[in-house]
Formats: sequence, structure tokens, C-alpha cells
Amino acid sequence: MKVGIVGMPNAGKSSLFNALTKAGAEAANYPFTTIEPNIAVVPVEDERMTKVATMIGASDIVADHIDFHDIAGLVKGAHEGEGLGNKFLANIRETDALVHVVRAHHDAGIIHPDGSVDPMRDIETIETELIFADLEQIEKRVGKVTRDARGGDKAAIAEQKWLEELTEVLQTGKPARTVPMPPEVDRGQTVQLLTAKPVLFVANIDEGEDGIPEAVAAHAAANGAGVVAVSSRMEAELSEMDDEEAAEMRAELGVSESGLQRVVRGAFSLLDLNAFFTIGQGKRAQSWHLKNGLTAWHAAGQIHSDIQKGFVRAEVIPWDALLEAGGYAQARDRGTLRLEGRDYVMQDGDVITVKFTP
Ligand SMILES: Nc1ncnc2c1ncn2[C@@H]1O[C@H](COP(=O)(O)OP(=O)(O)OP(=O)(O)O)[C@@H](O)[C@H]1O
Ligand SMILES: [Mg+2]
Repeated sequence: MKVGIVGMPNAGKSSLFNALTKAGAEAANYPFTTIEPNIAVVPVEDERMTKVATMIGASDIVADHIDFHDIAGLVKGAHEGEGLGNKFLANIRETDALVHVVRAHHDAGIIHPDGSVDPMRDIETIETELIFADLEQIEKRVGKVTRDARGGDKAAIAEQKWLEELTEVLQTGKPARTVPMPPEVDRGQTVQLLTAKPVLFVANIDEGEDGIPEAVAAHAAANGAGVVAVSSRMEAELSEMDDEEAAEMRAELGVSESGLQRVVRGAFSLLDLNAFFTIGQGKRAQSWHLKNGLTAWHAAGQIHSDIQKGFVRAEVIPWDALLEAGGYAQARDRGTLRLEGRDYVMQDGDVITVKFTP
């Protein structure tokens, strides 16, 4: 899963990114050796997998990860190519969700590109750029869809209506996320809109503060977005310390939980994902994630394209049933280890073994 960090210049994106990079680099057992300089790879720990993997006797445990991409500051006019705008927008287009960092701290030593601290104005600036970029995408698409709709194509008729509605909503300053795509529309063919992506607002607050600015919270709620508050600078500083030192510092400042954890969890919960696990004795245990509603066949594809290609059937069991049984053989005896076909809809916490012909 790819998450893009966006926001105004100097909003605190790279500070947050650096903290995330440290969190990723410190996580033990990481199978990635080369990490691109603007991508922070952060594991999503899952206790359920750890428990089952320990019981089964897995050789090691590898958690699925979220990749956070540090994207340079967006400025007014980005959609017209202002300040490398188009390149940034292209970077954002490839992500599954956005973390939108908003300056809410009042450190007078940090320059604001517009001269004053105003979280709502900044949010509007960024959203306006994203909306303009979306309107351009729609404009490019509408001609073809209108022609097809005239020819009586049902999917095109639905899409045309949807694009019209989207245009209206975007023009009022609302994100595309608020207009659901009709089922007739071909997801792979139509516009990929930036404001349709899930968003987590990160209010970058003063050190020692804990609250989310009210206006930002209200805006998030009204637009189907998530919101957390952290001090990016403090998180960056804390990530440089060892655990004990960091805990002490947090206690001193009165911030309970790791702000980074809030960001990672917040971003993750945006994505509407189910976790599943592959766990075998003496083998690497691994966690994976799938969009809610996808099948065993999709799960196989995540593991390896060859496994998907040769899919025969899957053995599936909820993680807690496997733990309770005490092993695969015992679970088979109890009948809790089931055989499923490719269309089985994966459930959160399933442990799966795919049988395939190589
Ligand atoms: N909560 C905070 N309180 C005070 N200063 C902060 C806070 N968060 C970040 N800063 C400071 O703001 C400055 C800009 O931060 P940072 O480089 O992370 O911004 P950015 O969004 O990546 O900027 P750019 O768009 O130029 O890449 C840094 O000096 C950083 O230490
Ligand atoms: Mg930066």
C-alpha cells in the first residue's frame, strides 16, 4: 500500500516522513535492503499473526508494510505546472491514500509561505489544486463517454451521469470521495481522481499539545476523511532517541501514545483492508492485506502471480480457530480447516494455504 504525504511547503511533511523512516528502519526482520530516499517503509504489526506463527513454529515473521512517499510541497497553480506541479500530481496519482499535513503550530521561527498560520486556508489551497487536477481529468474523459452514451452503451450512460455529478460537486469545492461510483462504471477505464482517494489529515501542532484543531476536525468529518494531531518535529526528534529516553520525554510533555502510531494506524484504517496470513512450520510467516470483499484468488495473487495462475484450491481457517486447535492437523480433525475455491471471500484474520499447480 502506498500513501503519499502532501501539504503546503514547510508544513512539516519531511519531518513526519523522517520519523516514519526511522520507525521502519528499526523494525527487526525487514526483508527490504534498498529503500528509496523518498519512501519510508513502515511495518504494520499484527499480534494475531505473531501468536499463531509462534505456536506453529514459523522460522521468522514478516509484517506487511505501508510505504509512505514524501512528496514535495504543493503550491497554488500546481495543476498548471507551477512549481513542478505536474510531477507532484503524478506522484500523488500513484498512491492508494493521502496523508495531508497541515501546519497548526505557531513557531514564529518557521516561515509560512503565505505569511501567517491558517490551517483552513492551507487545506483549501491544497484541496483546490487537487480538485482542479480532477476537473481536468474529467474534461478529458467526458468527450469519449458522451459519444458512447449516445450510442446507447449502458455503462457509458451511467458514467456520463456520474461525471456530470462529479463536476458539479467538485465545483462547489467538495472532494470526489463524496460521490460514489456507480457499479456499472469500469474502474480500470475511467478517471483516477485525486480527491477520491481516502485522506488522513495530520494537524502538525505545537510540541506538548495534544488536541486536534476544531475546524480541522469538523472539515475532516464533513468530507469523509480521518484526522490526527501530532508534532512532526517532536516525532522526528523522538525517533532519534532510544525507547526509554523517548518514553520519558513523552511523559514529560504529557503526550501518551506515540504520535507516529496514530498516523500509521490512522492511514491504515482509511484503506478498508482485511488482513490475512500465510504461516507454515519452519517457514516464514507473513501478513498481507486485501481490499474488503476480495477473494482467495486475489489473495493468491498477492502472495505470488504464479500461485494465482496455478490456483487449485485453498485451505482456510480463522487465526483464532487455528490457535485454539493447536496446529493444522488438529484443526483438520476438528473440521475447522476448510477447503475453499477461488471465489471464497476472504475474511479479516484468515490463515490461508494455497494449493497450486506450478
Ligand atoms: N510541530 C512543529 N513545531 C515547530 N516546528 C516544526 C514543527 N513541525 C515541523 N517544524 C519545522 O518546520 C520546518 C519545515 O519542516 P519540513 O521540512 O518537515 O517541512 P516540509 O513540509 O517537508 O517542507 P517542503 O515542502 O519544503 O519539503 C522544519 O524546520 C521543521 O523542524
Ligand atoms: Mg519536505
